[in-house]
Amino acid sequence: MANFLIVEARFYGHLNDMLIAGAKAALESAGHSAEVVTVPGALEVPGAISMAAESDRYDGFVAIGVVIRGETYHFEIVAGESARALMALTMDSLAIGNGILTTENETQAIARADPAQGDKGGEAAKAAMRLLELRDEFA
Ligand SMILES: Nc1c(NC[C@H](O)[C@H](O)[C@H](O)CO)[nH]c(=O)[nH]c1=O
Ligand SMILES: CC(=O)[C@@H](O)COP(=O)(O)O
Repeated sequence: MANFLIVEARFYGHLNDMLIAGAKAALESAGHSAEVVTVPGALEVPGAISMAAESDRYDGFVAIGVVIRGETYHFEIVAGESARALMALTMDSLAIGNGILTTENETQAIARADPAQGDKGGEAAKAAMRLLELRDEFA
């Protein structure tokens, strides 16, 4: 059994609840444990994962959040920089699944957050589990 940390950017609580449900279902059905911590937004998720990784308490990580385009360029920054930073951490051999949705509107987000539809939370958890498997295989 591995211990995973779900780091959620709780910008849209109701959407996160669906994403986290999907992620937890995937992790727990595979026999793993999951803890959840909350940060304000997607830009804080990579930093929180980096800090948590230094503790050696967690085998893998799932990033959860929703970024919905507004009126300004900020969407590109939040969506792009959170993804870029998560990729950089993954390239540093951390087993991370990225379940941060980046959508044009809430309808698109719901369709992807709902475990009975797109289940992107579960998908991100499965990606993290696969990376952890590979890290163990390559060790
Ligand atoms: N607009 C969204 C944000 N923005 C907040 C940033 O992520 C960050 O918390 C702030 O800039 C302070 O550093 N975050 C989301 O997760 N989703 C959004 O739609
Ligand atoms: C993704 C965002 O940062 C967005 O929610 C902010 O909205 P706005 O660009 O209208 O300030």
